[in-house]
Amino acid sequence: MLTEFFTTNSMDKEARRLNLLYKEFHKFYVWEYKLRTWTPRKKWISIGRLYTVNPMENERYYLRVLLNNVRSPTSFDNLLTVHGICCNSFQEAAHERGLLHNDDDIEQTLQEASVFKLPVELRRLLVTLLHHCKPANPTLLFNKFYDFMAEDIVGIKEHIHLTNDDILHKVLEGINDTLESLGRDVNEFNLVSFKFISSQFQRLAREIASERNIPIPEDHLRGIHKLNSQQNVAFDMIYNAVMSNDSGVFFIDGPGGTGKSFLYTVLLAHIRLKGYIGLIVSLSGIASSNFLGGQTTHSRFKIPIDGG
Ligand SMILES: Nc1ncnc2c1ncn2[C@@H]1O[C@H](COP(=O)(O)OP(=O)(O)OP(=O)(O)O)[C@@H](O)[C@H]1O
Repeated sequence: MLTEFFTTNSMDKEARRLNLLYKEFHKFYVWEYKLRTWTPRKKWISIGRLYTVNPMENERYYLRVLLNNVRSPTSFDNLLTVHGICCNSFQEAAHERGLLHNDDDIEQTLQEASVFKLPVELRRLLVTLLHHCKPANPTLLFNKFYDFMAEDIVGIKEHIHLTNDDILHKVLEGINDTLESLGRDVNEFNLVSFKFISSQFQRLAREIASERNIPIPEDHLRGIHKLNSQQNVAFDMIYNAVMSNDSGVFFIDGPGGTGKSFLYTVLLAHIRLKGYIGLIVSLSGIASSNFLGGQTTHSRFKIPIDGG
């Protein structure tokens, strides 16, 4: 539908004259499902709307911003082109068109922090701001405060032979580490013009270390003595399958408040005690936050959020 909207804008004189936004197009044109094309509307009134997109979806979000503001676009490249220059991303194009708020508050926060915060703290602060405040131009912020964020890496004696590229990589690595703990990735923010690749081995080692560092509370371990007979049956079955390296799928069901979460907590503690990694995922953030190390399925497995 969208690409046909572009085509109609470039081929159809009337569409060009009307000079419409995508959301207004429905008023004047009808989508012909069979022909997969737009034809001029002859009757009825229709109101169009664009799917809501969460800012966390990045490029999809900025594409929506552009479609809501740019009239009669003829292609994706046309949307990306501002003052004759083709931008690298929809975010950059939206920014160049002045459609995003500016980052004055965020910049001021970083400015103040750069005076008294350690570089590592500044890197973490940038992550917090990237994750929660969705700055309009992260690249600009990164470049502006890069020297402060890199100070500790530049200053360490054993790093004396590091090239500028090595230092940049280390700064990005530090930012990416923190972002990963929030289920994000440094490449989402286009801080640099290339794709940052963290070494697979380091990433794996970090993920394993962070799982192994999840505390195992005493009372979770002691819970094994409290399990009722049905919980005990489930515990033995699952625990033995894990210990004997057998694969298996287990489904635990029961009315609310009958001890399913209690069982998971005890199981998880005993499996982690043996040095195994137990990943807890759920579809909702609230459910996953009931367990130590719990994450949403989307965040853990980097599943894209499909709003379509
Ligand atoms: N064997 C047990 N010994 C002591 N307390 C238990 C036991 N099993 C469950 N509980 C307690 O009962 C309450 C309800 O248990 P839990 O939250 O595990 O139920 P649930 O089946 O997961 O509920 P829901 O489906 O509503 O999430 C909790 O306070 C839990 O600590």
